[in-house]
Amino acid sequence: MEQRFVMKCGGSTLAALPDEFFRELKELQQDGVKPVIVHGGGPAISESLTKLGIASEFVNGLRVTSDEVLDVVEMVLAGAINGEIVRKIMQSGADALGLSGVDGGLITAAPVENADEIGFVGDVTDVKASLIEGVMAMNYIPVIAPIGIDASGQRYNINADTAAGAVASHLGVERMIVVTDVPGIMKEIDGEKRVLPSVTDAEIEEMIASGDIYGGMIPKVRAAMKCIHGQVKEVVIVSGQEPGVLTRAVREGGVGTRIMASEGGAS
Ligand SMILES: Nc1ncnc2c1ncn2[C@@H]1O[C@H](COP(=O)(O)OP(=O)(O)O)[C@@H](O)[C@H]1O
Ligand SMILES: CC(=O)N[C@@H](CCC(=O)OP(=O)(O)O)C(=O)O
Repeated sequence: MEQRFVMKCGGSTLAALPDEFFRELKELQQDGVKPVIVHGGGPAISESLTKLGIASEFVNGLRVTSDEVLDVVEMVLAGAINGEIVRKIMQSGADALGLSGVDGGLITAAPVENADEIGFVGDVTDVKASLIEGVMAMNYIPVIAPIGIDASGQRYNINADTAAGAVASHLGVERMIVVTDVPGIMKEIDGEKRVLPSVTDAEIEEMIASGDIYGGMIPKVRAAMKCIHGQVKEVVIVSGQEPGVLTRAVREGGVGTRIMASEGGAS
């Protein structure tokens, strides 16, 4: 498989990512692997909103985003979180460059269908792959905050799983790794919660319908299904706390849950 991959780092796990995770990232980069990071930060946004006394709620996993909320989302994602990831990568000895989707018009967005209900939440309409490729060509790991912009200059809050899937599709990478706080997609089998080694899109639909997949896992599997219908061959969901997780996901497989298109191709 090709050396480039997109990695989505979820806010659920960012603060707990061990130093070893960043060491592995550096070692992989030294071996010629080219990661692109898209990050979330949902819990940190909620914490800042609470501190500022701004109410925040979610509709179908997406944050209702007023102008006031959007200011905080951008401040936390493009500011604090992006900077923290870049710093940790630099401390490990690799080079990283932080970007928001607004920078250079990297992520173009349009309002989601139910914008009257949830405000400035965006769907990705385009990604300037050439900008990301330029950063990679300079041997910097691009670290991207999921804020989008439209032609009028309006900013949008984009779910980080959605943004990562769109970046993977537009770059045309073969693999996306989704790093979160659980070791994969889990299902209760014979009274015991187990990690499923792989699932097809048909199985995912069944698990959403049955309630086995819920909450924050839904945007992940939806983004995965959308991109494996394009050039991306597999999406792997893993825990950032599992030792050696990156090397295993990139080199060996057999870690987390692998999502592939159903037999016979995707719709
Ligand atoms: N079938 C499932 N297997 C594992 N986790 C699931 C499943 N369905 C829902 N989840 C939930 O999804 C969460 C991960 O999503 P989220 O909290 O949004 O993480 P992130 O910040 O990494 O995007 C898990 O902690 C778990 O509570
Ligand atoms: C529209 C929307 O819901 N945006 C998310 C963006 C951050 C995110 O997705 O972070 P995680 O990956 O940590 O969940 C939010 O405001 O929380």
